[in-house]
Amino acid sequence: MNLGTPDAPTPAAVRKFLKQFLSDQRVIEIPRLLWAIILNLFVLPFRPRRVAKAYASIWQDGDSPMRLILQRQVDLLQTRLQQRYTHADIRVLPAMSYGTPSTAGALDQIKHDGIEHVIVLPLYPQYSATSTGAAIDAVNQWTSRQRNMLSICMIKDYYQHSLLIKALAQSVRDYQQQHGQPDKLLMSFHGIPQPYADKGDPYPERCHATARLVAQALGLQDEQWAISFQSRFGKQEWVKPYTSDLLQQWAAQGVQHVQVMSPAFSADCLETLEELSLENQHIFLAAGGKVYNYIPALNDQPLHLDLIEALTTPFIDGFLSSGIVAATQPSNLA
Ligand SMILES: C=CC1=C(C)c2cc3[nH]c(cc4nc(cc5[nH]c(cc1n2)c(C)c5CCC(=O)O)C(CCC(=O)O)=C4C)c(C)c3C=C
Ligand SMILES: [Fe+2]
Ligand SMILES: [Fe+2]
Repeated sequence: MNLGTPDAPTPAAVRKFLKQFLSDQRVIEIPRLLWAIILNLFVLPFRPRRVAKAYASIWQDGDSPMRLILQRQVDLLQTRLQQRYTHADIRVLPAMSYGTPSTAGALDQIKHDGIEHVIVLPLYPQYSATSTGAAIDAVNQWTSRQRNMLSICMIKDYYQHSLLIKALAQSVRDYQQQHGQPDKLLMSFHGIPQPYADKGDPYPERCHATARLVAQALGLQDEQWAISFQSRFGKQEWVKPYTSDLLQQWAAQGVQHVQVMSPAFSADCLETLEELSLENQHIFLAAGGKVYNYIPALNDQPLHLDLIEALTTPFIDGFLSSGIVAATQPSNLA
């Protein structure tokens, strides 16, 4: 599962997506009636036009990068699992918390196909109630409407998994082989509002843990890297430091070459391809920086698929070895 994305880079499609996304109380905690007024009077009439332009600038092959990448991740995992489990029929399906392919649609399909045992993997390395929590809610909402439920196993997150750290560190090494060493490496994570963290959302701590482990794996000194948070939305304070502020500060201090990566995203999307690659590049260069590089998300890289396979197969093995699921008989064993 991933977050979701509009069906088209048009104001109408973006409005429909934002309406669903921003109506989720996991994402926006303002009292419902007040937020309904703000959303319908001040957000939805204006934001979609601007955001649709941003989406249009990153749209690829007639689709949203996040949806294309999720489908490639699904296809590659499907191939790996087929090779690994010759005696069992394992299906991999994509689903989004908002928009299409929808979570309810995927679960309907699973049920229709007669599958009863499911593993849900939200593709967020660091749990947040606003992202992972919302994905799990979408599954539970579907379940609450079923008489004949499925047996569902949910993976909360994997922020310190050795294969995540290995894949992220290797993506930096590969990038630097081509583009050289920067003065500083910035690990920029999608932010959340500071009050959510104060109330117990563990996301910022988990981002710090991932970032420290990646820096360690790369053998970086403290002055060679930093963590920051991007994608602020609305007027309240978000988790700091803000990516845009830090880049400006660095440029003012004479930092010339930065490389930026985003270990919160398992697929490149609007927040990385537009905000992080373009908008923040502009901010850094306008403040006097010289070279700005964006290191792509793990997307469909083999080391990312190694991680995804390692996260899911112990649960598949568990279902199979417990006898809960009968393995399909191979024809030559009859
Ligand atoms: C209060 C608002 C938001 C919270 C909290 C939030 C948390 C959060 N989001 C992601 C991942 C993604 N968010 C994306 C887009 C996006 N996020 C918000 C707001 C909040 N996110 C908005 C309004 C938008 C839409 C774009 C815009 O209007 O600015 C995306 C990109 C989707 C795409 O189509 O490419 C991702 C991915 C995480 C991981 C997270 C909490 C940790
Ligand atoms: Fe977001
Ligand atoms: Fe953004």
